[in-house]
Amino acid sequence: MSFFDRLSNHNETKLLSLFDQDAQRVENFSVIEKGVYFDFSKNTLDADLISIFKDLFEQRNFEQRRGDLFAGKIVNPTEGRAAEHSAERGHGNVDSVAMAKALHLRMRAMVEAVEAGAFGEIDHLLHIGIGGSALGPKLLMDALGRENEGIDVHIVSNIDGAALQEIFKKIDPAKTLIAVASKTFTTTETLMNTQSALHWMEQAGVADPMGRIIALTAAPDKAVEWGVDESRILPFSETVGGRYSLWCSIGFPAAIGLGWAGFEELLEGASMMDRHFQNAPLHKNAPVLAAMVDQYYRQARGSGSRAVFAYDERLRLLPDYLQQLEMESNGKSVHVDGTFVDYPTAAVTWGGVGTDAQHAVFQLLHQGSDIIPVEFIVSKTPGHDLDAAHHEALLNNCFAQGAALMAGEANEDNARSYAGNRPSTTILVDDVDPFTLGALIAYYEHRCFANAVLLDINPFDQFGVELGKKMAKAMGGEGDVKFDASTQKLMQLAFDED
Ligand SMILES: O=P(O)(O)OC[C@H]1O[C@](O)(CO)[C@@H](O)[C@@H]1O
Repeated sequence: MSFFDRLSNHNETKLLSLFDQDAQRVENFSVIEKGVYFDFSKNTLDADLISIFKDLFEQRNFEQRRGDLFAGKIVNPTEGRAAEHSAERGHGNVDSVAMAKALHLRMRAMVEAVEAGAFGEIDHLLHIGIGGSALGPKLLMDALGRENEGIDVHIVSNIDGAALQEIFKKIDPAKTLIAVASKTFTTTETLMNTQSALHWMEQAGVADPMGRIIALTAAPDKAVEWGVDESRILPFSETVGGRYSLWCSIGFPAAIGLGWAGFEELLEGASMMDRHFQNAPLHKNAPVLAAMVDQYYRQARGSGSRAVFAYDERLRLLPDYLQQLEMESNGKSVHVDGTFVDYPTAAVTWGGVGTDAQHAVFQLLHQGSDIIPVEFIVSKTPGHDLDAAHHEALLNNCFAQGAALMAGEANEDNARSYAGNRPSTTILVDDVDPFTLGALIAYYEHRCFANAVLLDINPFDQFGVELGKKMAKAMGGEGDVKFDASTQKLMQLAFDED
């Protein structure tokens, strides 16, 4: 019987009844690894579904594919590349791990040089990058860099000049270092913002603004062409994908902001998760179980989105980060062999921060017509030293939401009744520290990979972003594209003087 036949023959039991049927359900459907506890028990997983998904993993050659990923083999066939983010954490092909270590040493030397005053007195690091070259550093700094008393880090991505101008108002050009983060060193937004930042420094009378640039890139030759001195380039391997790149030199602002020791702890946390993903049996493997939940709700229940709520201000940028990771990785419509897929692929990832989101979007989660699997992330330790009542209330709210989504509540008045049986996963971490955040991010990366294996798609390319770039260039005069009437009218209204 095919996977889909088995899935449609599967009798879904109500979530609460699953707990009645199995006194060990919580233990059976949870995973704990060094300060990170994953509770999958409030999802419709049972022994039968686990066995259906295990068979699909086997049919998709999961073990071979996971082995290829860690061995640095080509797992991104459309671009003929390996995907070696794990090598940055010490797991992978021996040569790639050695190369990653050597490049980390180079990065560390640069961090120490900045700290030792090699660039004069530096108070600010202006990091310019977009997508994977910004979202990871932003998340890390927002989560972990709040107490940072050294160099302050500002990250700018948008080509809308308002973003850069806002930062210019806050920082002193004479005490600023610019990190230009771009894997390809061709991205329009990043290069235009860098030009404007150089211009801003020149106008302020800073001597040799170009000498204040550090390039973080997998295309060092392009950075040199652009005028960056080779000694100020921190390269990384082309086999590290943009959205998987915070572990290499793209993480430079975090290494500056948190110090080298903090950056290494981040890598250690991810390394712990790499080991877990490689070694834990499938029914106790957190990224694998999460992918089973994702695909159960996507394929069997038609859930078009999944929602992530960080019940912790420090993780408020996690949904933004995950949107790129998950949607750019698995928002595809072709199989690994190039033929079209005839089932839904990645759901939309969205989310926010609790408790705010409860007062804004949770209505739909509780009573809307769609089943949206929810993920809660919460920390045992607060990120502040105000009265403990704040943290107690935060945790109570988080746990209450998961319980309410599942239990529901009947009422004679339909408008006031909650159907319940709505799934959620809760991740409880000991604290939001570099080790734990490293482990969490690596968990999401491997979950993406496990989903891609189940879907039989390539998670490591992103051709879907290219057409829009080409058309924007054509509008700017580089290229010949005939635009539709609606677009022409918009251009005319926006650009014509009268
Ligand atoms: O690091 P780069 O090469 O500037 O690319 C930035 C981002 O742009 C994308 O290529 C999408 O346009 C992402 O995959 C990438 O993270």
